[in-house]
Amino acid sequence: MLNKKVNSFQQVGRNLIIPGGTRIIDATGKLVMPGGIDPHTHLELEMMGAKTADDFYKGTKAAVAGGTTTIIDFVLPNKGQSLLEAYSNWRQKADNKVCCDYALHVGVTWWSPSVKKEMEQLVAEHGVNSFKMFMAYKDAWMLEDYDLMVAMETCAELRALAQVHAENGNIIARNTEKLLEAGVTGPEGHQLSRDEEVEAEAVNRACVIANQANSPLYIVHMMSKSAVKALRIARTRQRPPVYGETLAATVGTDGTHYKNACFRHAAAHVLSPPLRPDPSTPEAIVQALADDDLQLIGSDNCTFNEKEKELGKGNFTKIPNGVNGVEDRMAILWQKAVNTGIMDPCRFVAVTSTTAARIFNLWPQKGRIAVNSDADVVVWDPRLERTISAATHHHAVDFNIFEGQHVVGSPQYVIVNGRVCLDDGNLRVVEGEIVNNSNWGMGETFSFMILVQSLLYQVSSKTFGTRLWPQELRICEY
Ligand SMILES: C[C@@H](CNC(N)=O)C(=O)O
Ligand SMILES: [Zn+2]
Ligand SMILES: [Zn+2]
Ligand SMILES: [Zn+2]
Repeated sequence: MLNKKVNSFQQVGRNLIIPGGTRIIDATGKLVMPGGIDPHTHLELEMMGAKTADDFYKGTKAAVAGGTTTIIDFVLPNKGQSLLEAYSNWRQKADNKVCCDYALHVGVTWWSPSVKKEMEQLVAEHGVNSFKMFMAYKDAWMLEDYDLMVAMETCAELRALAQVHAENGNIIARNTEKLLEAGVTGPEGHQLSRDEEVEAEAVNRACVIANQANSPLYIVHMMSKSAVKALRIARTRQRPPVYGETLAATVGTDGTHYKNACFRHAAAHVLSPPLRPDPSTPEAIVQALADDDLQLIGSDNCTFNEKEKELGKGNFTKIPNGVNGVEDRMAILWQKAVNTGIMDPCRFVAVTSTTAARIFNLWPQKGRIAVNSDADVVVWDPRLERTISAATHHHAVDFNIFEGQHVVGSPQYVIVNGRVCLDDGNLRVVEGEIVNNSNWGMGETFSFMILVQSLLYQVSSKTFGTRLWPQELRICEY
């Protein structure tokens, strides 16, 4: 399901007939990539008594600023709530605010025959093709193994993809009781209640249940070396594929921040599963992404301002879970993976765009630059330097977990559905506007060319040829 009006490529290549009014974008020495796809966001989410700071406008504005042109958000029904009702609530929140394309996963946070019926309707009538089950958040969203298996079987029947939040919610509950009894109430208690093996155990269990249910599986926000090890073993032994997603936070920072004396700082890093204190984790996760031991990277953008995070002062279980990432996801990965030589630009495009398109049935409309695909393009400047800061980011949230990090490599132009939304670093988005920017008028044919090295790489809404590009320009596909 996508909320979109489309401008697609019809001609891509050299020596094309150039219509009048064509604008040239000089991309010499840059990389032209398919627009980023972030498969994991939570905009305008209410959880743990708080509402996220980033709504569907500010969140998608930040996404576009960072090179992401499609997000996939999560409908999260309360236990007992109709999935269809929750779905329409999310549509109402998003449809008139987004400034890029979006799709929706739906959470299965409780089970009954009516849930199964509504899953069928969501697939058949709304194009939903992925459902997330939680193995943590006991009493809030967690399913026990029996219901988890039935939900996975239903996904398999519907040919939808089962996703899991893999942590052992019962161990977390018992550890939390003991930590609070022992007087551990600060943000460090969050990580202490659920260390790596509590995640890895659930990864393994989820893979076994999916295999028994004969269902493909997608494990969201994998945060540790132990979890990656469990996934790697499962991927060798079972037929329905298992995919592993990690986050910008996981490669861009770590769990040492939970010990920071400043509550705001420490609590800002609280998400589940937590960031790991093992300082070798970020690089190991980058390596896993490069080696296809992990398949793609999202942000899990779920941002809370200081006031909301302070709900957890004196009791870490009350700290709303979530961090930022939708704006900095691509630049952080480029810095940690490509600039270090661990990952090449083609794999970068796969893990930030193309793989998500293929897994979530957006391909070939998205995740590639080709005739009839959506005109979602990033002109990436590998030499563009900036320092990340809450003072300059486009989020609504008052903290950035990558604060002060210097990155080399960022988008210079971002084209969303054929519209130049980041224009040589100037963000030109309008709340609720996806295409047909007033600058061009409704339905007006317009074109711009991306001059790439010696090649005119013409991009327009209406006239593209077959694609051809010089060797040195590496537009990478899956
Ligand atoms: C609800 C959401 C909160 N974010 C987080 N990972 O802590 C999630 O679990 O994905
Ligand atoms: Zn989760
Ligand atoms: Zn501070
Ligand atoms: Zn999430």
